[in-house]
Amino acid sequence: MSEEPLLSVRDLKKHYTSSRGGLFSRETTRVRAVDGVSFDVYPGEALGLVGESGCGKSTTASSMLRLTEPTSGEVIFNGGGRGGAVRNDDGTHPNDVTRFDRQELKAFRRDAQLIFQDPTSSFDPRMSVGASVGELPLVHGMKDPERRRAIVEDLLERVGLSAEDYDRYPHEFSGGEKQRLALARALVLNPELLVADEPVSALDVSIQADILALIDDLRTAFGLSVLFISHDISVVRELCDRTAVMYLGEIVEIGPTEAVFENPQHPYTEALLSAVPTPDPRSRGDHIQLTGSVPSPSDPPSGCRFHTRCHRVIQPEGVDLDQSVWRRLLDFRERVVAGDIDAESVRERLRADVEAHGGADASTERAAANDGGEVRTDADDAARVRAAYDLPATLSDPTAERAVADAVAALLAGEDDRAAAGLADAFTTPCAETVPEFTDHGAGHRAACIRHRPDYDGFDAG
Ligand SMILES: Nc1ncnc2c1ncn2[C@@H]1O[C@H](COP(=O)(O)OP(=O)(O)OP(=O)(O)O)[C@@H](O)[C@H]1O
Repeated sequence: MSEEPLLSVRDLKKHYTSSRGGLFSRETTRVRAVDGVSFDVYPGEALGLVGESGCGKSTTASSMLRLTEPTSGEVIFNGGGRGGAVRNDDGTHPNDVTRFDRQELKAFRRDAQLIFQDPTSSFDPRMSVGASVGELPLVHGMKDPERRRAIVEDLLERVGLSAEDYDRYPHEFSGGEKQRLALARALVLNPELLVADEPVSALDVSIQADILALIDDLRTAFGLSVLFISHDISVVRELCDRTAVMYLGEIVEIGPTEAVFENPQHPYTEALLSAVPTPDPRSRGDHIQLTGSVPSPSDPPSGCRFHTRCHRVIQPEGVDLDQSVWRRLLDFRERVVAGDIDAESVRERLRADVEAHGGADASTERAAANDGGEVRTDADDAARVRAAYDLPATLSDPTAERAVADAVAALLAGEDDRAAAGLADAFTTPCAETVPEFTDHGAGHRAACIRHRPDYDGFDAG
């Protein structure tokens, strides 16, 4: 797109500092809620921002609107008659919201409006909804009450309510109607940008589609740009021209919605899409099961942040295992290194397994052996541990096999550190070492996955 964006967000970061051990603790952690996101919103377009809960979508919106102060980055807003501005000699930009003074911020807040998930909390229960919607024009200097009333009544009708609703109170409206009221209030100052943060998530499924259709109609009628935030990728598909996918504080893929949905270039996007139920009988419906838990934004994984859960995580030079086995090995490694799997937990699993299968524990079996009974060997124990942790009985790759066998033996011998060190050494992935850069996939479709680097095999999303 060659036209000037209405909004350009560049390398935006918001890190929260919180104390680890309570109010009086000196130990602090830095939560990298938003960690360097960049995107543009063009005039009249709807851009979707999608990702799991906690990935930083709301923080992106609130930092961008300066409802919370961003840690760093630029937010260039070319609306409000500010278009065509060029950078100052010192490199700063006159339209950078992060540098706006009070007056500029007031004007920006008129031009960029926010609606969010729960409209109830944003209406004063003691005020008629007409007065609530008309409050902003009053604050911005529209003194004539009749004119204000006429504008509000017109807006109420445009959002699917009626002029007579003006004198009613918030409790008289349903959730969907309150979201319509929130839209009326957001639009009363004729903004250029609407940020809609999960606007339908709290609503009954039966009315979600109506509200989405309304946002779409209003976008056209008011010539609005919309930044639409949702954890639900199928809702984004309904409404948005372009889609940005966010994971753990970063955007990992962005592009025209059709391209992102039809030809996802990042494994995380693929996984999100695979979770969407489809009525299409031709669809293979392969659900990608993401392993591992979502890492904390206070201690994000090195390299590609998604590598700890990625089903396409790269195998190092010389290793050629079945991809699902490779994923399981890395999961095992992660858990042993993190101390989640240690000698004690292994013994516990072993005991549970022996009991479940009607066997005796090792000491009784060994006693039985002295009486000429059947003996349970270390090899049996190792096999049980491998099965308990979803590891194959043997691996085709001899080096990998040796590393797993050694680690299991070390765990059985109570040597947790040796197990962890051996696995950490043996199983490495380039994805943990290299921060992926964005690669271009045509028509503004970009993704940050190191599989797209020319020195790695191509990525087949199919
Ligand atoms: N005030 C705060 N102090 C510390 N951490 C915060 C604060 N606000 C948000 N976070 C953390 O920042 C991360 C991003 O939160 P954010 O609400 O932006 O995510 P989200 O994608 O919008 O998720 P959700 O849809 O659940 O709101 C989370 O780990 C959250 O716990």
